[in-house]
Amino acid sequence: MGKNGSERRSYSACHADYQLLEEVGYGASATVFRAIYVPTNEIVAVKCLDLDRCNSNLDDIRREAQTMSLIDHPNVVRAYCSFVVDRTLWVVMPFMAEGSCLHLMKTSYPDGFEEPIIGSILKEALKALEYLHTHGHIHRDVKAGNILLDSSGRVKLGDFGVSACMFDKGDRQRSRNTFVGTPCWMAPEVLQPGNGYDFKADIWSFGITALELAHGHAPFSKYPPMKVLLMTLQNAPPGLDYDRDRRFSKSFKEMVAMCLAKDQTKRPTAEKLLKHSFFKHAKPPELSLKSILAGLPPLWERVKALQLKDAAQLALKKMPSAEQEALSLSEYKRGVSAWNFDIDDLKAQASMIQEDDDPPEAKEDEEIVRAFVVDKDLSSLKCNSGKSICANDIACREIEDSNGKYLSIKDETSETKLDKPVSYERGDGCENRRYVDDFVPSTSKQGIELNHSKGDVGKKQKTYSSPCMPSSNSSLADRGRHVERSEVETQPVGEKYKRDVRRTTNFSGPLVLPNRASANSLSAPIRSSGGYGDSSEDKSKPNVVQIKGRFSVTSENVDLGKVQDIPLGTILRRSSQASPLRKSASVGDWLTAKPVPGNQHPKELNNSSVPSSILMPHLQNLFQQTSFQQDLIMNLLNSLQQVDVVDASQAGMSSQGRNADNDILVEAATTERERLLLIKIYELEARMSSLTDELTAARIRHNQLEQELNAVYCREEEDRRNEEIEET
Ligand SMILES: Nc1ncnc2c1ncn2[C@@H]1O[C@H](COP(=O)(O)OP(=O)(O)OP(=O)(O)O)[C@@H](O)[C@H]1O
Repeated sequence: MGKNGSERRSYSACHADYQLLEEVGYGASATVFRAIYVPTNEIVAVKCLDLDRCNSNLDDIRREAQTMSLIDHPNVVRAYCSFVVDRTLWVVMPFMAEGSCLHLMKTSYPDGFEEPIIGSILKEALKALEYLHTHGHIHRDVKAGNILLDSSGRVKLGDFGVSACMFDKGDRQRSRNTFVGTPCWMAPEVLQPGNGYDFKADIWSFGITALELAHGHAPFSKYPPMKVLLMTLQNAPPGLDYDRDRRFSKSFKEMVAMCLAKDQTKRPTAEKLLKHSFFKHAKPPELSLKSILAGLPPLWERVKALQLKDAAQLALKKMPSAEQEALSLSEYKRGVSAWNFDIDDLKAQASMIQEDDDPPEAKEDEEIVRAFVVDKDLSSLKCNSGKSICANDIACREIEDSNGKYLSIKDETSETKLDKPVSYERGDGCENRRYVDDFVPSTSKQGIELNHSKGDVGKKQKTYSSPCMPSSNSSLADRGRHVERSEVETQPVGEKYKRDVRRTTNFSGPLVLPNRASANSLSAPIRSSGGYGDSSEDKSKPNVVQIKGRFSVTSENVDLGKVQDIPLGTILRRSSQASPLRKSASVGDWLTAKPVPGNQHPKELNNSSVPSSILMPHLQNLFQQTSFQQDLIMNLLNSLQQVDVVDASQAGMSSQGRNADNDILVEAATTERERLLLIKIYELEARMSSLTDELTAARIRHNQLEQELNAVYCREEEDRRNEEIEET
C-alpha cells in the first residue's frame, strides 16, 4: 500500500506485457497511449519518450526512475514503472480517461471553465504542488495540459517523474540552439540572469494556469516565443481584468495576482495559498466536474478529432508562411511546450502580430474551422477495426471509418468530398459545443481524403507543408519531420513510437526549413561553417548549455578559429550595427554575461573556505543561465538582422528574379549572420580582455600606491622614532 492508501501493485518492465491501444496524447517530448497491462488486464497509460532527444545516460535515468516511483500522492500521476525499449523510454502510469484540462477546453470549453470548476481543479493541483515542494521537488511544467482528469473527475498533476527528471539532466531540445520550456507559463526569474529560481517558479506557472483555465488559453499565447519571453520580463504581470473578467470573484482575482507577483519572494508557498479564501469553498472535483465530463466521447476520439482539426487548419493555409502561422497558433493553443528559436519560424510567427494591437482573441482557428464541412462523423472513427495493436504487432494502423474506408491527409492532388458535419451528442442530450467545429475544409485542395482502397495505405506519404519542403534535398530525418500525420497513423504503432516519438508530437512542417540537413539542425544560427551544415555534421553532439530543469538551451560550438581572421575594424563597425539589442535593459545586461575563462574574480575562485561541492553547482547554474541569455541575444540579433536583409531584398527586386536571388540572399544572410555572431562573440571577448587589462593595470597601480604609502609611513615612523630619541 502507498502512503495515501493506494495499492502499490508491481508492474513488469517487459514491453511485451503492454498492449498499446490508441494514442491519447502527444506533447513536446512524448506520445501517450492507452494500453492494456496484459498480466492483469488493467488499463494503463504508456508514455513513450524518445531517448535520442535527451542527454542523460541510462543509469541516471534508471536511478531517477527509482526515486520517482516513490512519489505517492493522490494528486500526482505516479510512474508505476519505466523501462527502455530500443531508444525509447516507456513510462507506465495510471490511465487518466478524461485527458488533460487543455484537451477538455479545446474540445468543449474554448472560452474556459466557470469559476467553481476552476476552483475545484486548481485546489487539487495545488495540493500536488504542496506535496512536491515539501518533498524538495519543483514540477517545472505546470499548465492545463498537465492537469489530468480521470473518469470519476479526480484531478492529478501529470508529467512529473521520470520524464521530468530525465529532462532535468538532459534537455528537451529537438535541435541545437533550441530553447526548450513553456514560455507562456515561465516565471520571470527563470528567464532572468543571475538569481536562479526555486519552487516559486511553479507558483507563477500555477497562476498562469489559473488564467488559462479561466480564458481557455494562457496569456500571451498568441505571441511568438521571443515576444512572450520579453513580455514576461518587461510587462506588468498578467491577471484577471476587473472589467473584462467580471464573471470572476474578487478572491479568484486576488489569488491569481498573488501567484503572479514578479518578485518570487512575494509569491505565497503552495501551503499558504491553499489557505486562501478562494480555495476554502472549492468542492471536491468528483462532484463539481461531473457535469462537464458527462457524455463526452472517448478520449482517443477527442484526440483524433483535435489532430484532424489541426491538420485541416494546416491544409487551409497554402503559403509556407501561412502554414507557419497556423501551426504556431495551434501549437501554442495546444500547449505544446517545445519550440525553437528558428529565425524564420519566429519571423513567420511575428508576421501575424501587430505590435500595438490588442492580443487577438483565441478564436481565430475556431473561425477558420467553422467554414469546414466533413464527410465522416469523426465519432465513428476507430483504430484498425477496433483491434488493439501490440508493440510487436506489425499490422498496419489505419484510421478507418465504419465502411472500411480510411481517412488520410492528402496533399494538393485530392478532391475533397466532405459534406456532413461532425457533432457529438452529450449524454444529457445537449450537443457538444465544440465537436461541430472539428471539420475539414471543403474548399481546400489539401484536406482529408476518403480513400476507398486499403491497398494505398502507406503509399501516400505526403507532407503537410509541401510548399516549403525541398523534398529532394532534405535528409530522411528532415522528411520524417514533415511527413503528414496520416502517414504516421498508417505506420505500425510499434514502429511509430520506437522510431520517432517526437514526430507525432510535432507535425509542424513550418518549424522546419528547407536546406536543413536534419531535424537536429532546425535552428542553428550559431554555426561555425557556412550555411546549414550537412547531416553528418548535424549528428555531432551539440554543446549542451543547460538551465536546470526543463528550461534548457543548447548551443553549438563556435569555431573561434574563424574569428581570428576578422579584422578588428570590422568588429567595431559591426558592433555598432548590433546595438539595437542594447535597447532592452534586461537583454543589454546579458550581453556582458559571457564568462571568459581566466577572467573569473580571483577572490571568489580562491576562496578556499567555501567547499567546491557547494560552489560548483552555483557556478554551473550561473554559467548555464549566462549561456542561455547569450543564445537568446544572438537569436534576437539574428532575427533583427535577417529581417533587415530580407526587407532590403524585397524592396529592390523584381518578382521574376526574386526566387533565385532570394536563395542567394538567404545564403548570404546566413553566412553574414554567422559572421556577425562570431564578431559579436569576439567583441565581447575583446571587451572582457581589455577590461582584464585595465583591471591588471589598476591592480599594479594599486600595489605601487600601497608601496609608496608604506614608504611614507615608514619614513614617518622613522622620523617619529628619531624625534623621540632626540627628546630623550
Ligand atoms: N496518464 C495519462 N492518461 C491519459 N492521458 C495522458 C496521460 N499522461 C499524459 N496524457 C496526455 O498526453 C498529453 C501529453 O503528455 P505529456 O504532457 O506528459 O507529454 P509531454 O511530451 O511531456 O508534453 P509537454 O512537454 O508538452 O508537457 C497530455 O497533455 C495528456 O493529454
